[in-house]
Amino acid sequence: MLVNLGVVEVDATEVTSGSANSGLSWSHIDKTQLYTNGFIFNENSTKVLLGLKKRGLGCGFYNGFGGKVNPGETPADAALRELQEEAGISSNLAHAGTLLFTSAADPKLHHIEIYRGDDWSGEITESEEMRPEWFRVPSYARSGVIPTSAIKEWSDVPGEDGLRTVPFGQMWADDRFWFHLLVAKRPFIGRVDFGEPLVKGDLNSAPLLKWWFGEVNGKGADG
Ligand SMILES: CNc1ncnc2c1ncn2[C@@H]1O[C@H](COP(=O)(O)OP(=O)(O)OP(=O)(O)O)[C@@H](O)[C@H]1O
Repeated sequence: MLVNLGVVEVDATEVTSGSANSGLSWSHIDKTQLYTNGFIFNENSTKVLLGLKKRGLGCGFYNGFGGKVNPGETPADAALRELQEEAGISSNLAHAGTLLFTSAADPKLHHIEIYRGDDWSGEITESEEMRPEWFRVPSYARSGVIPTSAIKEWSDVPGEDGLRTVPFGQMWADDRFWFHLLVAKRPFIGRVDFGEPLVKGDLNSAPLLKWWFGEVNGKGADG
């Protein structure tokens, strides 16, 4: 099946989720900014390292470690650099997926190459931009799109292992559509269009207007 994401056409082997508002068309794009986002897991993917973003885009959200790709850098280089800068560690990162998003507040296309690592070296360290924390990957994050009920019932209290579960209610609204694919190492691509922020100037308050995520053949942009 061929899926048109407004900027690229994707040959999807399986549609794991569909458009929320099929009547809307994708918003117009005139510029693109390339980003990376890197997630570190433990050996069995039962734990994931996230960071609380302390400034800039997505401030107050938990996320992987990443940022803009500099001129002359490959996304893979940038992913390693950002992981070092923001969490103080290195890892054997592998490409995991591609996320395209736009927002009415900032109409350029944010093109994010997503990586995952199953190991790390160095000491996990808080930076000016991110406060790292290990979270437990709940069983529902292995089986499919994260249910809204799980987000509502999320508890701030750490379990017996001393960890809190992944806080999807404090992450970008689209993360719940693709996180299970990241956990399962199933390559994916998707697009999300956010609307006008409910709080003026605060991108984090923007509603999710239209989205699509699917698995892809092959290994994605770097593969
Ligand atoms: C909409 N859904 C989303 N879901 C998951 N992650 C998202 C995201 N939207 C943006 N992101 C990530 O947010 C970071 C911003 O990076 P950002 O701070 O702007 O870049 P950089 O570190 O270069 O900043 P400075 O220019 O140094 O301030 C970067 O990791 C990027 O991948």
